Amino acid sequence: MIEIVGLRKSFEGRIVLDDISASFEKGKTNLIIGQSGSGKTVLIKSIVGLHQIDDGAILYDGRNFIGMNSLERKNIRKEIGMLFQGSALFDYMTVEENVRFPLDMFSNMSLSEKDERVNFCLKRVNLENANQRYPSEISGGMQKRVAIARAISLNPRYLICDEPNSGLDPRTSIVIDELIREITTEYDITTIVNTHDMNSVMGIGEKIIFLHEGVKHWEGTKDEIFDSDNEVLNDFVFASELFKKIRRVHSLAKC
Ligand SMILES: Nc1ncnc2c1ncn2[C@@H]1O[C@H](COP(=O)(O)OP(=O)(O)OP(=O)(O)O)[C@@H](O)[C@H]1O
Repeated sequence: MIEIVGLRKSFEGRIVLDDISASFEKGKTNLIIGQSGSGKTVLIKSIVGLHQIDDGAILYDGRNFIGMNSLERKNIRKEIGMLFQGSALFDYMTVEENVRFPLDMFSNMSLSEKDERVNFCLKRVNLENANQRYPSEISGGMQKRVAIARAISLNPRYLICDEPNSGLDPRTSIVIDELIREITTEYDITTIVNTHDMNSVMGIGEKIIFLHEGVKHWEGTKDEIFDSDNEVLNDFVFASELFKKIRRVHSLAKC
């Protein structure tokens, strides 16, 4: 579990995250949603220590990241798998080398153990037979799968994903969402996904935190979203005609 308590972050005096408290549960896909500029990326960057926060606590299974020295922080970071926007693969490395990279950096595994782990992770994301290809030679969806394989290579306790579906078509987005959800359950990981994709919300939103202008406005599950009377949340979630229709069908089904 990752908990944040009273987290504040400002840039040059402008507050972008204001007193955020939330818990992200183990074995669940926890979503941070909100419109562009609401503070989602700043929040996940703060959680992993890429931003220094002004105030608050960040607890990784009870261990306060903020009070840690650099060695302790480094050890926590080894437990975090990161999936960045746009995959962030190394273009000059093959698929296999990309997945092996964290093992080379942070593990004491032998060469054969690394090979075994790389192949295991690539198999887990249904990407066999692509080991020797370069990122430019595979599709965007395959690149995301390589990035997921790399993110799980060190057997993380935590998986943090920034807009995992950016640049993907709706069908491929669902495949990636499902993969993230399956891996989360299978390995009992605490997963945080930052998204403004409503399909992801409805598909994998086991726990959802809604940010608006740097403030947490709502939290709940994908099912609870339909019954929420939070106007700011409803304006965001049910902005499109399609989702307005889905809500109408949902409320008719309840009658
Ligand atoms: N390094 C920075 N310096 C100054 N302001 C920043 C910095 N990073 C983010 N901000 C500001 O913080 C606010 C929140 O930005 P953030 O990137 O977290 O939004 P977001 O919800 O992730 O948006 P999007 O969905 O478009 O990625 C924005 O007003 C942004 O301009």
